[in-house]
Amino acid sequence: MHIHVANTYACALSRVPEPGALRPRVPGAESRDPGSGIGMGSAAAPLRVLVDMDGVLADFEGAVLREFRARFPAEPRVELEERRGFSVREQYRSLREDLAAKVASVYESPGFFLDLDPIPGALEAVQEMLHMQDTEVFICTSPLRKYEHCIVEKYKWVEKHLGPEFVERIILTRDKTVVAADLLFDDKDTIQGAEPNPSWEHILFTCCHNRHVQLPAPHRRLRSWADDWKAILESKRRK
Ligand SMILES: Cc1cn([C@H]2C[C@H](OP(=O)(O)O)[C@@H](CO)O2)c(=O)[nH]c1=O
Ligand SMILES: [Mg+2]
Repeated sequence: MHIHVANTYACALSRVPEPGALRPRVPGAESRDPGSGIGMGSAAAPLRVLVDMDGVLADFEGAVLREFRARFPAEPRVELEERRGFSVREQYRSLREDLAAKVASVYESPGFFLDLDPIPGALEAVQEMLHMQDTEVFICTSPLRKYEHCIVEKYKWVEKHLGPEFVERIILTRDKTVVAADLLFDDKDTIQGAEPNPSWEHILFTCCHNRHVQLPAPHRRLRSWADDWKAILESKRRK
């Protein structure tokens, strides 16, 4: 089935800070050098990296399609190559009004978030980040509005796939703009909230729904975890 949905949303990615601009140094950051173990590391504050969960660590889109097909085999569906726009529900609605509620029932079901498959290379990449010198990594994720199963299952997913030290690193928020960091890897093309000038640079993580989005310069993408995420981290460090 071929579904053509106009790519109507504006690409209003968050402001990219001036080259070389970093968060202000945190008093005492020198003594928090995580890599040295002797409390006398480099002068700059650690690089703080936020990694989104669905679409970046966990394969939300693949699971929606698989479960929708299993539960509603006779209904039309949107194949991953035909996904456009962040909202699954809106694209299914454009196919047929009542399919919006059907697809939402899939991702609101108990077990949906817990059973998501990891995105290839994601677990290895964040484990590597965790152990990198002068680097802090956090998982920054939004709960569904219908949060009953989603929240606890996101915590369980992190514990199962990444371990208890990453559970300590979960930031659960509907507004990522108020979280201070240097980088945010996220598959949502437009991230807005209360803070008009977030401190992070948004790196758009490529996912089926955003691969057709034209990114205006100087916005950057990470095409997958096989892409050079380390170069992006290095580009944000103080020279
Ligand atoms: C409803 C919906 C949610 N999500 C994800 C994004 C959020 O997680 P995250 O912030 O980890 O990407 C979560 C709640 O909206 O579910 C989608 O990716 N697409 C959707 O259509
Ligand atoms: Mg996401």
